[in-house]
Amino acid sequence: MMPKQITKMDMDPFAEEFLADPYAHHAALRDAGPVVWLETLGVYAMARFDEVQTALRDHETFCSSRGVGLADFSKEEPFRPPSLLLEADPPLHDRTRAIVNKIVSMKALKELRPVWQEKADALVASLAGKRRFDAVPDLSEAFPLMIFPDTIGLPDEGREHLIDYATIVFNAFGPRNRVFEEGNAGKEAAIEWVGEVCKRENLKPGGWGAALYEAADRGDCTADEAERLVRSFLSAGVDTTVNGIAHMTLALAENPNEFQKLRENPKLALRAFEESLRWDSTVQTFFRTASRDTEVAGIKIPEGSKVLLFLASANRDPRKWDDPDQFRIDRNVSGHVGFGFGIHQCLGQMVARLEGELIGAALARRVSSIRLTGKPERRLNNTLHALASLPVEMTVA
Ligand SMILES: CCOc1cccc(C(=O)O)c1
Repeated sequence: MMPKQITKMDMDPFAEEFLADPYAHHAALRDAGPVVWLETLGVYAMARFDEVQTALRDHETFCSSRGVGLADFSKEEPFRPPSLLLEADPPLHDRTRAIVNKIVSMKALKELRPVWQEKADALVASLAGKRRFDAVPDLSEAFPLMIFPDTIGLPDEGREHLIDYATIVFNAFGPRNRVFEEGNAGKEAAIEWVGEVCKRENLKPGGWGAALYEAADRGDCTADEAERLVRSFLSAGVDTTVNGIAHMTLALAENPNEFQKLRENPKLALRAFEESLRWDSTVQTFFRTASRDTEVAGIKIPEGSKVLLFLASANRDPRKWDDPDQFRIDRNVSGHVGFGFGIHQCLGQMVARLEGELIGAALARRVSSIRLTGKPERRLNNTLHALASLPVEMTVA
C-alpha cells in the first residue's frame, strides 16, 4: 500500500491556551488522522483511543527508556536520573516493578482502608459543616497529604513540598517553556527536601520507603535503586491523586443529577471516581520514542521519533465512548487510559482508586448537595490537568 501522507498541524499542545483548556483542541487532533505531525515540536501525535491504546500496549516499539517526555535520553542528559519505573523498559522495568508491586499490594491496601476511611469521613464531615470552602487545598490536597506521607514514612516537617516537587517533575516532560520555568522558580527547597527524605535514615520504619530499603537488604535491588524508587513514590503519588479528587469533586458539582445518583447508592463511589478520571484525566499526555522504524495506519514513523500520546483525548474519543463529554457515573468506564495501559499502567492505580472511592463515598453519605460558588481556577502544567482553586458550597446530609 502506498504510504499515506501524514497531516501536518502547527498546533502547540504545550502552549498556554492549549493547556488552559485541552479539551477544546482534542477533536481537531483526532479528526486530523490516526497519527499527525506537530510541526512546532517536530513530533508525531496520536489522539484517538485505538492508536493510543495500541502504542501504550506495544512497549517494545514505543519505548520508555529514551524518556517519556520531549527529551530523548539517548541524545541528551535527563532532567534528573531516569525513573527506574516510568523511564525504564524490560528487563530492568520488570525487576523494579515487581519489587514495588510487592509493597503496594492488595493486602497492604486492605489494611490501610479502615484508617483512610476514618480520615476521609472526618474530613468531609468537617468540611460539610463549614459549608463554603476551596475544595483544592481543603479537600483534594488535604486528604492525600493526610494519608500518603505517613504511608511512605516521611518526616512530619516539609510535606507541603510534595506538591511543588510534583509540579516540577510533571512540567519537565514538556518543553522548557514559561510554564516549566515558572513551575520551577523558587522551588529549590522542594528539590532539596525530596532528595533528603528519600535517604534511608530519614524514612520511618514500617513505611513503604523503608520497605524498599529492606528489598535492597535482601538483594532485590541496590540501595541507590531503593532511593530512586522512593523518589518515584513521591513524584507520582501525590499531585495525581490530588487532581483526581479535585476533578471528581468538580464533576459532581457540575452534574448534580450524577451526585444524587451517587447519594442514592454510595457503592457507586469507585465508578464515580473512575468516570471522573476518564472525563478529566489528570495525566493528559505522555511521550514514547520509536525504538525502530515502524508504521501506524499507513504512516511511517522512523526510529528515534518522539510520539506524543494524548491519553485525555483518547478518553473522550467518540469512536470509543458514547456521549464522551458527558460525566455519567453509570457508564461502563472500564478500559479508559487515565491510568495508562500495558506494562507501565499506573503502579499506584489501586492507591488512587482507594483514595477516590473513600472520598466519593464520604461525600455521598455526609453531603446532600455540592455546588460551585465561583469559577474553578486552573494551575497550568505541561503534563497534568490541574486545579488551583475550586470554590464550593456543600450542605450537610
Ligand atoms: C503517573 C506518572 O508517574 C510518574 C510521574 C513522574 C515520575 C515518576 C517516577 O517513577 O519517578 C512516575
